[in-house]
Amino acid sequence: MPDTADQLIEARWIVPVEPAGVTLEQHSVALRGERIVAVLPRDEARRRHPQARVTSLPDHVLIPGFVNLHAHAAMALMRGIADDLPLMRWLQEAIWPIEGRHVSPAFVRDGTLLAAREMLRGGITTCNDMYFFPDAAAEAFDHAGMRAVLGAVVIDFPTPYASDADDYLRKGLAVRDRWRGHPRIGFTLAPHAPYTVSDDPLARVASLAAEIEVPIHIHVHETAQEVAESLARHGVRPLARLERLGLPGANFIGVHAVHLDATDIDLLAHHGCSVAHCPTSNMKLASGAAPVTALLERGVNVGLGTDGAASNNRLDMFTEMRHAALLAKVTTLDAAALPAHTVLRMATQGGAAALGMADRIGAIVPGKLADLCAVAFNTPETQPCFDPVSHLVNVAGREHVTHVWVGGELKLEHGKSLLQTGDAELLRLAAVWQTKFGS
Ligand SMILES: CSC[C@H]1O[C@@H](n2cnc3c(O)ncnc32)[C@H](O)[C@@H]1O
Ligand SMILES: [Zn+2]
Repeated sequence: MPDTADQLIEARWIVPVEPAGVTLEQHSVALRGERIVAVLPRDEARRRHPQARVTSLPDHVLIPGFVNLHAHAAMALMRGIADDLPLMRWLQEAIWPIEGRHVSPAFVRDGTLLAAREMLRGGITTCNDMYFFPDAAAEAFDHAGMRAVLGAVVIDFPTPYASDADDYLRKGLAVRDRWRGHPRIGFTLAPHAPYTVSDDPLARVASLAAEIEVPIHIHVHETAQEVAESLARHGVRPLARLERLGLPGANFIGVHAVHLDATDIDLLAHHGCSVAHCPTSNMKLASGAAPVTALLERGVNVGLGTDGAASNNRLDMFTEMRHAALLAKVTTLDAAALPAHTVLRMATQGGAAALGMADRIGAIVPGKLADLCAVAFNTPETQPCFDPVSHLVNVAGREHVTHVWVGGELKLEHGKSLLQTGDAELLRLAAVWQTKFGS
């Protein structure tokens, strides 16, 4: 039988995200291998699939795994190293000097493993990453059994990873070739930002991305200073300059997109771009608040990202959802702005669509991969529960996540990590790097 299930996950509530706004009660998700084969009433599922292994989640809501649409995973090792600075001082006075001294394949592998553990604990099953030594990051994500999209980074200045734009691109493409065909690892081209990458490499990124059919992942319009400096240096706003160079398109993921005027929003909508909204990072670095409601009204696809742990300082999509909802309400003075279903859609399907992966992940739909997250509402602080989707955004935290599956494989069970690398080893690695930063 083509739809025979080998696994049933039955839950008090299932929020499939697609179709939008639906909450199913006492249903099951039937899996065969890595894929979802059906979503059906619990009793019918047991009748139809008597041989399937059953996971029973009687007080839980089952949702698609979160898609973290923007991260620098390895920066988990720099959590809290430079608080209370605005973006450019944070980068120039603190972060870039530390990266210049310390980033290496070992740093990226260890940091990404620590981040993957944290992300899986909070129900994040896919991470869109941008960092040096993406080969080492891919190894760590693969080891953790997570889905990840690695950026082939480009930046004008030399770092321990590469010497110039040509070198960054050559190395990035070699990493892509090495991981091509891997079931859980994908690639983007990731020029750091308009203010750190000059016209020639940006134009090469545009043509290369079209040629090899990968997304473009770039920080853009993060601060007012970035926009003002672009006007002074190039005579146009950053997005207009990128448009001149051919970057915006349906494969374009603009990260932050805080300082947008009507022409910028038109441009993003016109080209079918996506935005990675990172509300916590934007608040912490005092960058501002992205006009998410206006973007959504114009049909721009928006996903949510944590950014790195040095500007957040958590890799936690529950916090991002809550901050996104509250920030939208306070900036528009409209209590109806960004309701919970919209925020959950951004954190799952929005990210999947931005990455060109909406056919595989981001919703609990037959045919898609079984990347799933179960959240328990059986504690006093989660009771009573009138609406589980409201609870996910306004009440729950990652501590309420009990089970996480990536491609049908359990990665977290009853809140316990199933990672091959144990927590004691991760704590040891974090301590080793912390000591190195001090010297
Ligand atoms: C080229 S690897 C990524 C590069 O980006 C830096 N970074 C981290 N967070 C941000 C941010 O919010 N805006 C701009 N740049 C950021 C990170 O430290 C790496 O150097
Ligand atoms: Zn970033």
